Amino acid sequence: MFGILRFGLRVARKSTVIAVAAALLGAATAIVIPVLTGRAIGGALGVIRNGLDRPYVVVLIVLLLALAISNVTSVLGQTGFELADGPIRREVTLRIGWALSHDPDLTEMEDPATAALVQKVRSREWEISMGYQLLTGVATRQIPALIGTAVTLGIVLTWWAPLPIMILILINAEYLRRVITTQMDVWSGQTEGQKHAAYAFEQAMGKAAKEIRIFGLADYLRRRMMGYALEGYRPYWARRWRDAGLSVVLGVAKVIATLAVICYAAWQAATGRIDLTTIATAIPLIMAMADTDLWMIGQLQRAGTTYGWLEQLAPTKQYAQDQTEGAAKVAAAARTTKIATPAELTSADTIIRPADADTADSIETPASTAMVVGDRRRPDEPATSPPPGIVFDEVSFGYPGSDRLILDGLSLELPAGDAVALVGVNGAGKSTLVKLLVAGYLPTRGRVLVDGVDLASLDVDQRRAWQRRVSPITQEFLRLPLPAGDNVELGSGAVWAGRLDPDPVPDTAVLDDIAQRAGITDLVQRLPAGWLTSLDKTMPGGTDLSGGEWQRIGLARALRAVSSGAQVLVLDEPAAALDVQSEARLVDGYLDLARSVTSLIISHRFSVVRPVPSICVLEHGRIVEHGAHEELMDIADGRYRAMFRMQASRYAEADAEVEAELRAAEVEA
Ligand SMILES: Nc1ncnc2c1ncn2[C@@H]1O[C@H](COP(=O)(O)OP(=O)(O)OP(=O)(O)O)[C@@H](O)[C@H]1O
Repeated sequence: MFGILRFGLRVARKSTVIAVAAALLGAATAIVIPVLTGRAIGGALGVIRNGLDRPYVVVLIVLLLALAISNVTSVLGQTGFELADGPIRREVTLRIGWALSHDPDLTEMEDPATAALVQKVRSREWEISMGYQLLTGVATRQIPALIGTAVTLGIVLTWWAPLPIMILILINAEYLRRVITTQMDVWSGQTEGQKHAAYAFEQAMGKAAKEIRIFGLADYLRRRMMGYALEGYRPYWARRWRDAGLSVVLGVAKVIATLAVICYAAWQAATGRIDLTTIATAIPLIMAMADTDLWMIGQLQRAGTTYGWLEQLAPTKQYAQDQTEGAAKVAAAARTTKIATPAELTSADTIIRPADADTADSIETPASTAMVVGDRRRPDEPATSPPPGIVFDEVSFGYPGSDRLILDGLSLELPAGDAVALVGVNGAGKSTLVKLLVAGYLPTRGRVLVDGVDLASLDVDQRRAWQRRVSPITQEFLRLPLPAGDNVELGSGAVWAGRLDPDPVPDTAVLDDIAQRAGITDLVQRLPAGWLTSLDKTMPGGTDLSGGEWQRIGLARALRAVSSGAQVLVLDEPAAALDVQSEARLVDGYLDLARSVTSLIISHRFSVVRPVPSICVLEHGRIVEHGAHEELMDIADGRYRAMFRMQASRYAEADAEVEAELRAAEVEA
């Protein structure tokens, strides 16, 4: 709980101070008001008999002031919370985002424990903001007020008078804490049934929605969702019935305790043991206590737990340090490079265009002056250096939590500035090799060397810098629900139009050049608002693309990355969704592009890999063959030859069938 308070003080110090101060002042008025009310009532008889005197007027004025302050503190507390709520929510979201993206290593991301932690925090992140509100607004006011009221009642009436009500308040608080914990789990979709129901909903409404309707599965999924939802809520309803019964019992017990204390006070007054002022003070104190309900304890506890998870996922210290260092780096980069800040990146003349490539050498960046190992450049050295040579040296790798080696003593060289193609059957480990190349994983044994430097020797920042030098188009390429321009420009590490501040429409010169080279000029021209068209059908004026069109946008993004400095191009199954014409253009364009970068192309389509001068075959975790197409075809019992022939024979058979049909048609005619 105090973690949330510290968090609030860090993120929204002024608002938190205002909210807490207002709550404490409000708590003080909650004690002062019954005391002054007692005085006012007790002194009323004297005023009737002797007229108004100065002390009585002071009591009345202070009472009125206390009432006014009580109201003002409520408004102030609410204002403090409203002001803090935005920064708190934003910070929670940013911290989750940071936790998911700051580490260049993929190991933790794929760790089931981390995945479960992320899921837990995301499903309950709203509780942190709610917990902050309850802590600064409700608990900080009610708990001191309750303690103060109880102590005052003990002093005014008798020491044990507050005890029966206090005990019942505490029992009720503990009971509500348990109820809230279990009920909120159900509300926030934590039961198995609800997870299944949510999954069924996602299937019916999400990416596969069209397919589901075409296959007539919508009704099945609707019934499945209803069934699971009912099953998910059943324990909640059952609990509510049970809890409702217990709530009545505890409520009645509190009423009886309150009445008992009031009767005791009345009896004391009736027998002349206490005067009018005392009873008039005691009754409002008793009523104030009876009116107090510490229902918020359970929610505060839950919020504290959720905050603890967030802290585990994204520790404050590490996060704050990373933010400070990140900001310093951006500022340093802004001082020394033309291509530094996101704001500047949106301006076309500050982006290194292909035509600027010659002058790019003269651009000084902080990294280029620093990271040199001997006479070799380090992998994290920026764009201005020549493309690197990459060597997989006896690399073995198995995924965390599995004994199976996907790569087993693999050796492979991607010579600097050359293109290499990789083929292999499904599951051979081609995509895994890419993950090692970008240092998303480190080898279990062996080394991945970039210009002779082991990727395992890089620190986190250097690994990030290396990843920025690689432009990968993976099988699950990005389909960003952003303007088409951003989908391409993000290859340069910058956003184009999707900035938060209202920009004038950016210059399209760089993008048009990329579009022409990527062969997507027609595609962009067909979009209703050109580069500004949102590639998301749910947005106003938005549209969706076909699988192949998305893939071509992805390839343009890779091209953009290369034009802005990436020197390693990795295309993993780039032609899977392309038509024949686009595939041919890809192959030509790739070979052209591959002259300026180190590249690796992975494809099951032999028409794509065939023109690449160096082709490697991956099998059983190793490279079993390599050479040019003709060389590999000369190996009598070679794997490449066998796979190539199998694929080619399908086309040959199809060709023969078509020819036979044409002949038959001619004969008939
Ligand atoms: N994150 C992961 N955790 C555990 N095993 C994985 C993971 N990703 C992939 N694998 C396993 O590693 C093996 C190699 O997968 P990989 O994706 O590298 O194959 P691939 O050669 O790219 O296959 P394809 O041609 O089908 O794309 C597969 O058997 C797969 O099940």
